[in-house]
Amino acid sequence: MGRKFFVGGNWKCTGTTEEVKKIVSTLNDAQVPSSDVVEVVVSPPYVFLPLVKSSLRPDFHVAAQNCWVKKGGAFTGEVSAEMLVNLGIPWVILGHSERRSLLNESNEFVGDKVAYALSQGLKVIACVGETLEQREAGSTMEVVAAQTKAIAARVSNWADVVLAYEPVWAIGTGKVASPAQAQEVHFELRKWLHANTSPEVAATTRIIYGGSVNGANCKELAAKPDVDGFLVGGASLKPEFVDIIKSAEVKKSA
Ligand SMILES: O=C[C@H](O)COP(=O)(O)O
Repeated sequence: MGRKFFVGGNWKCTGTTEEVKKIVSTLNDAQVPSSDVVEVVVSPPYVFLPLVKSSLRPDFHVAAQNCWVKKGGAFTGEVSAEMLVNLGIPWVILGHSERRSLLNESNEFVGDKVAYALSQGLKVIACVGETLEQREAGSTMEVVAAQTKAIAARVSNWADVVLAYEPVWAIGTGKVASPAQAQEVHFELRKWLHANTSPEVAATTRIIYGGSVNGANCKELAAKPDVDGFLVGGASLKPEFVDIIKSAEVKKSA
């Protein structure tokens, strides 16, 4: 079964109402491959979710950048999975390295969040990735396998999960992983899924790459067999995000 190309735009903690409206307008006007070919999901900060949800073209979808680990209640400052569902937000990004490193989210905590979000009917973009030190120490696969294991242990329906490989050293640095580096880790992750979940899950789960993807490097990355799309940060705020969406065509002609 084919894996539909997936392009996520993570706007992180940036933007004003006017800037958000401008990005939405650019996306709404863009000529891109049909939703049979590419699934596009943009992830604005929480406060802009209703605006983006109500103004974005219907063939693009919206994700939150995080959600609370369990049912909402007395958790000041948090946003629950139920609230996202109530707003009609279908996706959530969990386990982003910025949250893992800056907010000390452990593998287990991320796994618990994934479990709760899925139980409420959200679809999850689950992020894994190694630091530069870990890569240089030769422990990339050990690290991403441990992160994936904590997630996989809590996933019942893999159809609702996209796995994002985001090497920390490539995020926001302009230092993109080479297509060969990305393919190597994606291939190993798929092998891990094959051995630890099922051959079907390994064959059908989208594994997307994130880390300094832009309009100029996306096609070469997209051409790799185990790269099923992207999670884009900085470039998702710019018109070149449309070129990244169009890189889905590389798969179609492969
Ligand atoms: O979630 C997106 C990643 O953190 C990549 O960010 P970047 O494209 O700005 O490197």
